[in-house]
Amino acid sequence: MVFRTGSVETRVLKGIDLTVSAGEIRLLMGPSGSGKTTLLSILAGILTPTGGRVNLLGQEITGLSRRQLARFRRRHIGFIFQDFNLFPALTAAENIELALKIKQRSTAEAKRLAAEYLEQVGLADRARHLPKDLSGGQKQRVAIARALAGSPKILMADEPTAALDSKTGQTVVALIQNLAKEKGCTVLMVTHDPRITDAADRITHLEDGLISHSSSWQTREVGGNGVIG
Ligand SMILES: Nc1ncnc2c1ncn2[C@@H]1O[C@H](COP(=O)(O)OP(=O)(O)OP(=O)(O)O)[C@@H](O)[C@H]1O
Repeated sequence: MVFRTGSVETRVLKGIDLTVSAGEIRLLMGPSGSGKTTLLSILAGILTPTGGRVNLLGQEITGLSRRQLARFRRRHIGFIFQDFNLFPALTAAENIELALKIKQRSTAEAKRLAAEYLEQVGLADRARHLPKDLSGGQKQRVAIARALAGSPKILMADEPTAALDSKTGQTVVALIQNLAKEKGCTVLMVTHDPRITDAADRITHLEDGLISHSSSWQTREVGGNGVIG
C-alpha cells in the first residue's frame, strides 16, 4: 500500500499475505506506525489497496464496485473502530436499532436485540441517552453492542477495549469470544490488551509494513487471501 501526499510517497504495507480461518480470533499487533490500522482498513474494504487482492468469505472484495462493497460490508462485517461512528441525533438504543434495520431485521427484533446487547455491555440505563451525553468508554460500548447485535460473519475491531475499565473489558472479551466460538464469527482485531491476547487463537505481528511472525495455539488454516503490497 502506497500513500501519496503531494509528491511524497509512503509505502506502508509490503507483500502482506494473510489467511484467517472461519471462527478464528486473530490479533494484529506491532509498534506504532507498523501498518496495523491500514491493513485492517484494507481488509474491511474501507481503503482500496494500491496493489494486491482481498478475499473475504470466498468473495474478492477488491473487485467490487463501491455500491457492492457497501452492501457486502453491511451484510457480513461488524465494525468497532476508534471513532465509533454513532449518529449524534439518535439515542444509544436507536443507533443499534437502525444498524439492525439496515440488516433487514424487523422493528420488534431490532428493539429486542438493542435492549439485550446494551444490557450485556452494562448500558441498560443509558439506552435513551444521546452520544453527546455519554462518556468515551460508554460510546465505545454502544459501538460494540451495535457490532455484536448484528451477528456478523466477520468482526473487525481497532483497539475495542482501549477505553474500558477492567470489568467491562473482560465482559467485552467474553462477548467477542462467544461470537467467535458459538456463532463461527471470524474476528480480526488490532489490540495491545493482554486480556484479548489470552483469548486469541493466533497473533500476527507487523513490523515496518511486513509480517515479522505469527504465533498461535492452533495451526488449522483454510481459505486464502491475495498478497497486499
Ligand atoms: N492517509 C495516509 N496518508 C499518508 N500516510 C499515512 C496515511 N495513513 C497512514 N499513513 C502512514 O502509514 C503508516 C502506518 O499507519 P497505521 O495507522 O496503519 O499504523 P498503526 O500500526 O496502526 O499505528 P498506531 O499503532 O500508532 O495506530 C504511518 O507511518 C502513517 O503515518
